[in-house]
Amino acid sequence: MQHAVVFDGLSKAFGGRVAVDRLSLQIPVGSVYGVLGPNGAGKTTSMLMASGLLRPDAGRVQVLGHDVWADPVAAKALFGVAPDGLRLFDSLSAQELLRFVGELRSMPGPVIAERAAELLHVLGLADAANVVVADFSAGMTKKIGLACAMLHAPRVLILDEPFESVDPVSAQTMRAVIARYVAGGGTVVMSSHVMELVEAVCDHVAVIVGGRALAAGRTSDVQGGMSLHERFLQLAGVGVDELGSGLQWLQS
Ligand SMILES: Nc1ncnc2c1ncn2[C@@H]1O[C@H](COP(=O)(O)OP(=O)(O)OP(=O)(O)O)[C@@H](O)[C@H]1O
Repeated sequence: MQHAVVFDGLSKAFGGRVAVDRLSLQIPVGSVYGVLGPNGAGKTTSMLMASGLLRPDAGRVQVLGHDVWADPVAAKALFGVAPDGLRLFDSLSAQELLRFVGELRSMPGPVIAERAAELLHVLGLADAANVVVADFSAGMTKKIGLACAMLHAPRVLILDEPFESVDPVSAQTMRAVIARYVAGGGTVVMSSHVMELVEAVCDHVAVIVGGRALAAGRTSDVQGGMSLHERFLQLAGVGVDELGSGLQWLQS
């Protein structure tokens, strides 16, 4: 099986504290691969390393056979990335931002204009085309981030928390856009906390805890007959039991 993205022993520590610990994942071509994990598990750190935005301490990432750090120009032409929390050039309007991103990718002006109009339309941002991105809501910002990542029709999309702050109608639209993208041969790697969406959208998942993959593979195999939510709680080892007899002072 050909892999679209391979994480090979990726590691990263911040000030001696390990965030990602020898993480290896193999993401099949044409899959929608969900990366799950509790807060602080190392999802964002992994996505940043995979997309060439944060240098790993050890390990490699390959996108369609190109090493993201050793061969960045070839690798970066093949994927689009929508990082979580990194600022866009938000003093531009949505339309200007897409033009800027397209020009960075050396795309011809008419192609940028046509794709930008179509993406803004399908993502429900057409009315905001001339609004400065700094004035966007959190959900609108997620959507313009997705549009920027898709504009050059990459073969792989790396999306960090694409559904965070996105309303259910917009989430449905984004799901349809992602499904269309995958039907056309694309591959998606995304982190998410929204278990129902991951279960509905992702054919493969990895559950990361403490920077290590505790389970990875086809979603149904990882689930092992449980809901993804139950399986996630089991692997992440978190539960209301941890409250014990604490927080007594909250009782009125
Ligand atoms: N720039 C940084 N400097 C220091 N520590 C960092 C930095 N970035 C991440 N960390 C630490 O690395 C660990 C993993 O963080 P990361 O953001 O990758 O987790 P996450 O799984 O994306 O969490 P969340 O679901 O809360 O977004 C955490 O302990 C975090 O505090």
